[in-house]
Amino acid sequence: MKYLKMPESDVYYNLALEEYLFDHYKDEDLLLLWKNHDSIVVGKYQNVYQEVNIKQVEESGIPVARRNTGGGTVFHDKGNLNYSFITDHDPKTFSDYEPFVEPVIRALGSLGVSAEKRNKSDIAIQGKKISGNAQTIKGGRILHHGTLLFDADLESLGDALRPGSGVFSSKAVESIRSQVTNIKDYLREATIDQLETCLLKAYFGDEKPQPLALSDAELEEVSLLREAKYITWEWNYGRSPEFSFQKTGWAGGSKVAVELHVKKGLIAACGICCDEDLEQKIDSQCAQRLLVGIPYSYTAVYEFFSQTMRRDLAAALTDCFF
Ligand SMILES: Nc1ncnc2c1ncn2[C@@H]1O[C@H](COP(=O)(O)OC(=O)CCCC[C@@H]2CCSS2)[C@@H](O)[C@H]1O
Repeated sequence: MKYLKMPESDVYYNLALEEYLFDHYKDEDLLLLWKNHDSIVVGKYQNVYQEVNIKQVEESGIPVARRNTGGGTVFHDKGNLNYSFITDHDPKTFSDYEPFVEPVIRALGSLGVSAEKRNKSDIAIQGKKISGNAQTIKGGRILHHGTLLFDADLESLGDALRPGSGVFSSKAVESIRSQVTNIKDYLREATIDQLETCLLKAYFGDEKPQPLALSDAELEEVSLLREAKYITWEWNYGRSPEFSFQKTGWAGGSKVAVELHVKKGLIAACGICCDEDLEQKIDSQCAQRLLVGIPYSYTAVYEFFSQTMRRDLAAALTDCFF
């Protein structure tokens, strides 16, 4: 049994490292502990557009990353500790979260915090969620990972998980939104480092945890995986299951109704309906045609409209698309 405190804070790198270890370390049980800079992590089968506030994440530059496990969307920052268990998978315990969640609850208990497992995959304190968990199984091995909200900035990151007001229709997995809280609020005094130490103790018991060291060649492979998969728009946005979107909004004093069909993150069909005044300024027939094929991104749609109209009108119209 070995452990690794992942040294980087880049969400794309850390997801690549986790996948690399899951795929290549077949004979060892591993515990990884890791934190990311502000970021949003969506589940493998989710529609990112349905889960995050696209305008906000594009404007603020918060990275959005798709992971390799199912489940919903969570936010990460330096106050959120992630753990990953990589071990053999016992087919009798398919989708059993208990053996992985139990040491985490014990670690919290050793700090004096009483937490409990809730539903299939959450850990909560007094009914408020502090941890979300997800799993994937491959070749007789299991990767189980989870979050721990220690002292995360719940408010500002929570905003990024509130999409605009349009109506989506898709087969994507939807997040189960919960009230969240920080573990720190239930402690008189403790740091996130102490929480890490308690987790190692709960998992390894009296056995001395052995640190895992990766070679330069392995680290190079991780960087390549980050570039080839985790950082790409095709993986993070383009993997969203196809969906339809409808929204009614206002631009230049006119009511606008937008209908979109999006496939692989690209606009595949577009309908814009507005009254005569606005129609003269935007030529909706032409816009509908030209928008097909462009990435469904706030920046791309805004740039499209701002080529032919005033910036404030372009911004208002773009708002009707998200
Ligand atoms: N960091 C964090 N921890 C716990 N709960 C969170 C967090 N961020 C948001 N939320 C709440 O969970 C729901 C989504 O819950 P839902 O149950 O839909 O999804 C999950 O929990 C997925 C957990 C994935 C864990 C991985 C481990 C390493 S990489 S990410 C969201 O709407 C918020 O209400």
